[in-house]
Amino acid sequence: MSADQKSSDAPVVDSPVVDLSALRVDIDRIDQAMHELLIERSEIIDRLIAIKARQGGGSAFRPSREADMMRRIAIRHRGLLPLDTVEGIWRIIISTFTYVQAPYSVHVDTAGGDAMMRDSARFHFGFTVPFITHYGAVGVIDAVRNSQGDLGMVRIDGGAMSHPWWHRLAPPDAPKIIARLPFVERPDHPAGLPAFVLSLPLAEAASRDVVIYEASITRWRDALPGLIGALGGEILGNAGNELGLSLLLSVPGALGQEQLRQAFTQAGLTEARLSEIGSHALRHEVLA
Ligand SMILES: O=C(O)C(=O)C[C@]1(C(=O)O)C=C[C@@H](O)C=C1
Repeated sequence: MSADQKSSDAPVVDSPVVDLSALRVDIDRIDQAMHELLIERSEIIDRLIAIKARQGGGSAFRPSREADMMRRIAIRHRGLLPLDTVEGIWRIIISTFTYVQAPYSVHVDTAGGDAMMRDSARFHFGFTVPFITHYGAVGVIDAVRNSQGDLGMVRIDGGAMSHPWWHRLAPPDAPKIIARLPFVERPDHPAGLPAFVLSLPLAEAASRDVVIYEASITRWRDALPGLIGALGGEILGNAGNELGLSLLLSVPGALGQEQLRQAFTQAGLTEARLSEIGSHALRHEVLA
């Protein structure tokens, strides 16, 4: 092979004859194609609106589908662009296309601090979707309950403001937990504060990979975290109520309520009152 042949076989990016303006032509071509694809996506959403209207309309939010899409994006991503950016772009695409189907607002509990909740709401729902703050989870739940399809966001760790807000989700027609944020978890997530998304009960139910319960018990038992943990579950919250204590529990969806009840019986709590208050997709974790 001659020296000439070698240089003509080299990748184009290494060739000294390719200048910046040629690369910019490529960037413009790609930007235009991406924009055209977004326009094409909006035409498909138009058709989707018509089909959903025939099925009865209501909230356009499909949390199980969204969690699945976000998981697939994280798995297939490669290259120079940080996953944070790709995830943020798609969150804005999906949540804004949800908004154009049926406008909604996001009600956010900022009692534990505004900055991290605002970052998470903007990251996951963008700037087109109205952002409404409330001082406490109760205000968020009531706003969602009185809305026509708004979403709520409450932090999972209520911190010092802890109050058994989750009890308000127990009545069958009350709002329910439909997703856990962030969809793609990782230690250095730019908007990674663990939060639940709430909505009125949806026509197309949320994924039931993980089911969330309120458990009302008369008193704390030290064996509980171990017994719930052995079932693959977790106690996420714990606050006083009129019976004694109200726990916020996350357990695998495959677990029957009877198995969960047995864990309480084993801990010496035979009268635990369990109410299902929502569910969400399997958590997806990306290692840093
Ligand atoms: O798949 C749907 O049902 C849609 O409405 C589309 C779409 C999207 O933009 O991809 C928007 C909202 C849903 O929450 C899920 C996905």
